[in-house]
Amino acid sequence: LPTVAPRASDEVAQIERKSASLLDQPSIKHFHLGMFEIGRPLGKGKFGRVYLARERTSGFICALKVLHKSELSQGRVEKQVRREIEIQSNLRHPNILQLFGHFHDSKRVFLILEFAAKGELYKHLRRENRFPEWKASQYIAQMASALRYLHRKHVIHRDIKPENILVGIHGEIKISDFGWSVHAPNSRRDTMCGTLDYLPPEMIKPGSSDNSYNEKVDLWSLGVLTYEFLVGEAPFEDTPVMTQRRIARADMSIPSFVSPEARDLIKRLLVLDPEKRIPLDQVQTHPWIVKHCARGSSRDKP
Ligand SMILES: CCc1cccc(CC)c1NC(=O)n1cc2c(c1)/C(=N\C(=O)c1ccc(N3CCN(C)CC3)cc1)N=N2
Repeated sequence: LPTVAPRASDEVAQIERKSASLLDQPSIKHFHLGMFEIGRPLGKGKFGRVYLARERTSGFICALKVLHKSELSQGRVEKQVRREIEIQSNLRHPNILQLFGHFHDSKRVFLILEFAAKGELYKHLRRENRFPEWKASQYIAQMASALRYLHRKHVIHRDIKPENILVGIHGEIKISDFGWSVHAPNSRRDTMCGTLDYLPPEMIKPGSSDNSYNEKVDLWSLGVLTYEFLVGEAPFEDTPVMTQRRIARADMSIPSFVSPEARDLIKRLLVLDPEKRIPLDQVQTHPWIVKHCARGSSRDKP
C-alpha cells in the first residue's frame, strides 16, 4: 500500500484552496467521483464500503467511503450521516480520522476520508490477543488527547470501541466513525444497536427520568477500552441481560496480570457516578500513562 506522505495534508489544503476558489464560479462542482481513481476495497461496514482512492490531479491518497442512499433511508440513519459529516469535517487532530470533504450522486453519498494505512485496531487486538502495557498505555494516552480535543468542542463520541479505531502508518491510532457523536449535553433519542459492552450505566438505565448525559460517557468507554486492550475482552462481556446488570453495578474483576497502576486507572474510569470519573487531564498525567509515554513518541517501537 502506498504510504501517505505527511505533505499530503498540505495537498489537501491545496485542493481545498483550489476548490474554494472554484466555488466562486457556482457552476464548478466541489468534488465529484470523476476526480478519483478508485483502488482496492479497504473494508465494509453496516452501511457502506470504503476504497483506497487517489485524487487525479494532486495524486493525493485517501479513503473513499461510499454510502447508498437507499440503505441509509431504510436504516433511518440519514440524520446520523449528516451529523457525522457536520461534526467530523470540523475536526483536526492527529488521533482523529480526518474528513476532507463529501459529495453525492443520485444514488450514493461519498465521504473523502484520511487513509489509515495500518487498518482496523480491533483486528490487531484480535491477532495479538491483548496488548503489552506500554502499547496499551500509549494508545490510551492518544485516546485521551483526542477526547480532550473533542470535549473542548463539546462533542461527545458516544461510541468509543476498538471497531471504531483505525491505525495510521506510524502506528498512531485514529478515532473514526462519528455516526453516534453528538453535541453535549444530550438526551438519547436514537435507538441503540450493536454491542452494549461499551455503554455507561447512565445510557442503559431504561426509562430513567433524567436520561440526559454529558461528555463523561466517553470516560467510561475509555475505561472499558483500557480493560479490553490489557485483558483481550471487555469487562462486562456476558449475555445482553447480564451485561446490562453488570454495567449498572460496575461489576467487573481485573485479572492479576494487570499491573497495579493500570488497575488503578481502570477503577478511576469505571465509576458509576459520571461526575466522579477521573477527568481527561488527570488521565494524561496518571502514573500508568506517564511511565510508558516517556519511552518515546506515539509511534511503533523500532
Ligand atoms: C465502511 C467501512 C467502515 C464502516 C464503519 C466504520 C468504519 C470506521 C472504522 C469503517 N471504515 C472506515 O470508515 N475507514 C476509513 C478509512 C479506512 C477505513 C482506512 N483504512 C482501512 O480500512 C484499511 C484496512 C486494512 C488495511 N490493511 C489490512 C492488511 N494489512 C496487512 C495491511 C493494511 C489498511 C487500511 N483508511 N481510512
